Amino acid sequence: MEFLNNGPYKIPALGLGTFSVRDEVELTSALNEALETGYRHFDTAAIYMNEHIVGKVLNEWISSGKLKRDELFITTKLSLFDEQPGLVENAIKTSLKKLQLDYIDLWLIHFPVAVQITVEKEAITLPTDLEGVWKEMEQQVALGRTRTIGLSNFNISQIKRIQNVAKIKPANLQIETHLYFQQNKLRSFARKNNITVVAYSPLASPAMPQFYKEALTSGAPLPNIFNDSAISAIAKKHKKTNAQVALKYLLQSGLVVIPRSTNPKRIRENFDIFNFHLDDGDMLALKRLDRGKKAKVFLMLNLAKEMTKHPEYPFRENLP
Ligand SMILES: NC(=O)C1=CN([C@@H]2O[C@H](COP(=O)(O)OP(=O)(O)OC[C@H]3O[C@@H](n4cnc5c(N)ncnc54)[C@H](OP(=O)(O)O)[C@@H]3O)[C@@H](O)[C@H]2O)C=CC1
Ligand SMILES: O=C1CO[C@H](CO)[C@@H](O)[C@@H]1O
Repeated sequence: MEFLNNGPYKIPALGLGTFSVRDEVELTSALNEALETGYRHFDTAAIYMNEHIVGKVLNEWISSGKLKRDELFITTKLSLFDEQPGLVENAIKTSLKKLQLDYIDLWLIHFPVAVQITVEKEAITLPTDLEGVWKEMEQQVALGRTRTIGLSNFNISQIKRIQNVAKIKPANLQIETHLYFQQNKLRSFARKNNITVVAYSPLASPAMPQFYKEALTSGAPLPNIFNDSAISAIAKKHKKTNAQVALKYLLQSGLVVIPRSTNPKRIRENFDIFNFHLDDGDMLALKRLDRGKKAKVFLMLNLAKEMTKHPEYPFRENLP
């Protein structure tokens, strides 16, 4: 396993994503498979509603002595429903309880728009005080409940606003990044600001075609990493799969990747990427696959009406 070092912490360069896996049997078996394979970094979120399953499995490994807590790197995220000053401390306590942990390694603001459920049970967006939320997250670092704090789905001007008020600067930025949507602008900003980037949906989230709205409406063909002839040629040369090449490209570009799989074979396949090297020609060919924002899978976090009209909706700027 490789690590990325950033100031006070080091983060394993590969982690297991867990978005949308809520079935206890399925997630338990995926987590056990991943731990046996050597994964030590796990990505969850309060809104994935699976922190309790992650916690149960980790606790079994730690309490049986198979693993020490400090060998693990656990990321979770502040829910949009708790993204208000006054709710932050309780949110981390709830996540820690579900995860059965004393501390989280990385805690992220999941998305820069706060959401609330009304008495009519309707999800609505709220005016959002990002700086106020960050200040309360800093207190949680001081209290030892999380080692580091960071941002997810923030754009450059939002990150700058946090940096301007921060005593503890954001250490990490989790954003959608894959071969077809390479996020060069945001990555270059993060590099200059010593912010580690975690690439979410590093395989372009193939099971989520409903999110390819923009590509569909513009009539562009849907990009697919698994049957792309340019990727297949490089994969064949290295005797690797397209998924392994897609992940390796991001790793070699200095990013952390968190592919999700619950399939034992693919969990192992995605981990088996530390024993080959993409040469300069491969890297250039893969760089050319970038299609910019039309290949963005997650256009919004559609938990609430009016999300895209909210002043903090992040995806209006910084997209190539
Ligand atoms: N911060 C945020 O807002 C977001 C964070 N995330 C995080 O990033 C993680 C990864 O992103 P995600 O959107 O899940 O998508 P990924 O790009 O990781 O793709 C996951 C899909 O690819 C399939 N897959 C995995 N490995 C392979 C392989 N080797 N060959 C073929 N198919 C494969 C999986 O199916 P199968 O299980 O059958 O293998 C699954 O359907 C999430 O799980 C979550 O933790 C994701 C979205 C937003
Ligand atoms: O992490 C996430 C996975 O994608 C979803 C798409 O709405 C979101 O809930 C969230 O960003």
